[in-house]
Amino acid sequence: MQEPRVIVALDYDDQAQALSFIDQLDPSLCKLKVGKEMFTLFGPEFVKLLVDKGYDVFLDLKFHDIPNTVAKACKAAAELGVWMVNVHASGGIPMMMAAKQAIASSRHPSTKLIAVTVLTSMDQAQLNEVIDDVTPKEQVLRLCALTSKAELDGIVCSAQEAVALREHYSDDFLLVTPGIRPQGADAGDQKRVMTPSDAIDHGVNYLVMGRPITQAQDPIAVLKAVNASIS
Ligand SMILES: O=C(O)c1cc(=O)[nH]c(=O)n1[C@@H]1O[C@H](COP(=O)(O)O)[C@@H](O)[C@H]1O
Repeated sequence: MQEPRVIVALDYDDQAQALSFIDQLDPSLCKLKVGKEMFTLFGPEFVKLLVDKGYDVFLDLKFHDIPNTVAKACKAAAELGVWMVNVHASGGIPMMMAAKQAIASSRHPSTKLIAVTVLTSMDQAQLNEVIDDVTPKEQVLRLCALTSKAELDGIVCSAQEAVALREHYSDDFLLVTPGIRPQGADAGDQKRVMTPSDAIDHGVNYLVMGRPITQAQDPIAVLKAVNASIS
């Protein structure tokens, strides 16, 4: 069976609601992402519960701090048995290298480490409030080059940058893309969006999808429809 390419962002504020969604799933349908909200509310025990249920878990805490702090945080995250963790690429090469080494020295060295480039909620205007005279694509390429130098497993970016990235990086360098919206779905706060099938056609490895699935009337039906559209 094909590995699931959809990572469902479990951004629930109620653990029982999250678990009732998960009870209708199995690990062949999707991977699961635990982000800042659920981790802050329910902690490592919730992450371990999902790992014990057999899911590949992406622990999305987007660490960004001095190298020593990020390294220790990444080691602690890896030791929860998660499939993937992330840091901000703008923390720089020494921070990313320290994180990579810390995971390698952990009890779960296979945990993948990726770096966030430019958040998918940022458009050109918002990015230029932070940094002058650069397009999202140029900034993603720049931060991706740092990530690649630090020999991480891949990046978080929008699917809109995937074609440009694939000119430089082979398919085993992971492109993980939030901001995925089925045709006609509400973009919410996401700015650089794309449909699931276009994202896969553009060379993305994994699609992160939250609200279009979790807030649908029938989340499982939406997930299965997305899987069918990219199979
Ligand atoms: O690292 C992430 O997962 C992330 C990076 C990024 O640039 N944009 C982004 O939306 N995310 C996360 O991806 C998920 C997207 O959720 P929806 O917008 O509801 O599909 C959220 O959990 C975000 O925290």
